[in-house]
Amino acid sequence: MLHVSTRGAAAPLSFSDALLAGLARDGGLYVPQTWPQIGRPEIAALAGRPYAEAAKCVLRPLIDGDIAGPDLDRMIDAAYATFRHPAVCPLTQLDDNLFLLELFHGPTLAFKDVAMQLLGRLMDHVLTQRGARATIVGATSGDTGSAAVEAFGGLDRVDVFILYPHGRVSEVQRRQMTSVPAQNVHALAVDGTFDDCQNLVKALFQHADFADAVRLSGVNSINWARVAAQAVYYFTSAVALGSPHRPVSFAVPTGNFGDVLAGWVAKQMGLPVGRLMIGTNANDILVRTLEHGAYELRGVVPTTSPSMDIQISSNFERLLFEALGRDSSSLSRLMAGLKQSGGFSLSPEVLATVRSDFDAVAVPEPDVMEEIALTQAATGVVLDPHSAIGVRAGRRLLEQDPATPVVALATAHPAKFPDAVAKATGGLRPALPPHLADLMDRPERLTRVANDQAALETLIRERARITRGA
Ligand SMILES: Cc1ncc(COP(=O)(O)O)c(C=O)c1O
Ligand SMILES: N[C@@H](CCOP(=O)(O)O)C(=O)O
Repeated sequence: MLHVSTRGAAAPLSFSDALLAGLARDGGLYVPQTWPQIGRPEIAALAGRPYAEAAKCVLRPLIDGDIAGPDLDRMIDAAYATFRHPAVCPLTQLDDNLFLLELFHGPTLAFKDVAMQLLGRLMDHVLTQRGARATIVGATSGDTGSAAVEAFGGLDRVDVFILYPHGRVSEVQRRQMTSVPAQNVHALAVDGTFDDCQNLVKALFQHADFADAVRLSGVNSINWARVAAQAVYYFTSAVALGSPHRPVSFAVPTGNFGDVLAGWVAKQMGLPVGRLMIGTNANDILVRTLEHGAYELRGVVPTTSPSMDIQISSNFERLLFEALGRDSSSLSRLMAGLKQSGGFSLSPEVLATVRSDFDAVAVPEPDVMEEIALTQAATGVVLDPHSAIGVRAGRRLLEQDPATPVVALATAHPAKFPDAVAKATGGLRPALPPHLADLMDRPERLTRVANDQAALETLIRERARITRGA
């Protein structure tokens, strides 16, 4: 199966090529040419199976033989053996018809590990087969960076440059990126917001000479493989609640729109998904878009859920591509409008298509604090602020439809955001798991950089082993 760019001007690529490419040459995002289907009997047969087996079932049709079956199976087994929970992504009940999908049992305590542990192995495998090297550049508001550093640190075939907004991630998140001894890891603190970091990354991809010279690759959810791997836990959690015999809805704390898009992908592949509820913090561009059809950038507001302090929700482009009937010219016009004037408007038809699958709600800070406290008092479960937004959004979904079970995605471990949790609970400070217990004592290594593409390119050329011939 080939993968096409949403902007229509880049050559279609195989899964492995799209994996290495990250962003398409025309600035678009890759999606499969068609959505492979997983039949109801196959979905039903996932009940009670280990997570890794479900991952094989969901990912095989997406990868479509482009990576040999035994190799893929081995990498999937190894990726999910790194998780501390035997179920990998366990589901617990919080309330009537409200369930919590815990996605933070991987090495860096956030949902990013679910895809990144596999991505690291897949990229290393493909690069080894081709005798090639790559320079990975990623933008992070805290969690993608730590997951990437963990998955790619120490690998011989890649150098990893992670751009994070200086002073806008939690201390635990920062230290997870800056305290890694591996010499192929470079943590870059950018003077700007996450959106500035993401714009820099996209600009690097579009500078063809630079991208070719360093063999640029990306591990943000602009990389299709990230979204594909995240689709798996929608299947496992829905099946645990009786799918495919009844629909299940999902409430997803949302920033870059990768995670909730993975739920929509699961639906395209045949999973009976009810509603997909987008939960945002005060950075509510998606809520405003679903209300009025106008996608309009505003300044980023800092919140207690810093990983979602994002305005440009990159993966919304993949949804719009589909909602526009895969018309890449219309999509490119919208994206040009975003670049030139900071926004675009959706036609009533496109907006109706988006609304046919998605709802959206912004959760203000006091409600985030209240949800952490309420959930802890009622169930003993301690939520981090991102997960609290998911749970609050899930409660909203249940007000609309109490009969359909709702899975709220818990995207980070509360110990990543101890200050916010302590504030909400009156002093409770969740402990880091043993493998990170000394995190606060580890030496840090980072470089401050300006929000300046040319300076960034110079730095990467100087440090990447690919350009130094090492
Ligand atoms: C903890 C946490 N929750 C939620 C999100 C939002 O996910 P997405 O960007 O895929 O919408 C992020 C960042 O991506 C995150 O790190
Ligand atoms: N919240 C993310 C932002 C990047 O999102 P991604 O899923 O596109 O990598 C983070 O924590 O870095």
